[in-house]
Amino acid sequence: MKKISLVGVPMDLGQTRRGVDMGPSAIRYAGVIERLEHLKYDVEDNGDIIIGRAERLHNPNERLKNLKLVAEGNEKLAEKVDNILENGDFPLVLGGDHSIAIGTLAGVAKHYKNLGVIWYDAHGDLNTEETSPSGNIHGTPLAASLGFGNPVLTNLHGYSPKIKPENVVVIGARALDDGEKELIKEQGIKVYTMHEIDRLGMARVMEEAIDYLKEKTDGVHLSLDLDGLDPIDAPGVGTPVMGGISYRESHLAMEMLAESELITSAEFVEVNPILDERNRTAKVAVALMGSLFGEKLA
Ligand SMILES: NC(=[NH2+])NCCC[C@H](N)C(=O)O
Ligand SMILES: [Mn+2]
Ligand SMILES: [Mn+2]
Repeated sequence: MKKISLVGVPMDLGQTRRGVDMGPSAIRYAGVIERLEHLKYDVEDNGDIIIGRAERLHNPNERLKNLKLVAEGNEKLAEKVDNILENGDFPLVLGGDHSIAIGTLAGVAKHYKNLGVIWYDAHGDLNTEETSPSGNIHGTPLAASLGFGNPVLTNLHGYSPKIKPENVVVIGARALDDGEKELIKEQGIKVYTMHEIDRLGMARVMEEAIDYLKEKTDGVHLSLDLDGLDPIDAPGVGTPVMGGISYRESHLAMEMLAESELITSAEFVEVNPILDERNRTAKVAVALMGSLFGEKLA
């Protein structure tokens, strides 16, 4: 069995609500290592990537907030993830805000010809410097990885694009900006919004997503934003959106991914313990990791 190699990324500069930098600690405190070891995995904790501190958060003349520090942190993350795969281990990244997916994917995608991505999220994170309504980089990582946006982000780790639009599946979307909807149409990105999840059910959605990616990819990265879940089940997130995926549906999704044996790297992001209720969202993240790595109910 592969070794799982954990990396924490205490990044909160990709958005404006403080506290998400404590996500990795909250997830560790919720017992991630014990949970995975119980499943007989060898787990290595690499500690946290060092993220620079802004003297003054965000210069008002910059369209993308904290661009330099976000890019620097992501470059370090990309190198780390790259090394983990070089060693033949499974990278499991703990966020931190979703801007860190730029670094994770930069480190992962080098190792595959056709990396697939499952983007489990209330949002598309498909904004660019031009379309972003907020200037928050955590709303841009999927676009950046596809090669759209500021070159400092798209060229991270020395190459672009990291992934192809036909290898991406977005699951759980319910708050897409106009510019994101345009990019989805233009690039033909497969999106299961809450409408499709309600209509088809999670089992069918996951069957379709797995079949879609199985044919054409040689590895699949799971980028799971806890705000993909309903805020009732995962309240500790900075940009909650009502009407999300339930706790049970999320377990089913993870169990089906485990069965498919498709996932080759993963990240769990946007856990903000300051906004949480008794670390519940971190506990949900750890429970979902249990299912993703093969935990069975009986
Ligand atoms: N990873 C996230 N939680 N992203 C939220 C993005 C929200 C909004 N679409 C923006 O670009 O500002
Ligand atoms: Mn989100
Ligand atoms: Mn996100």
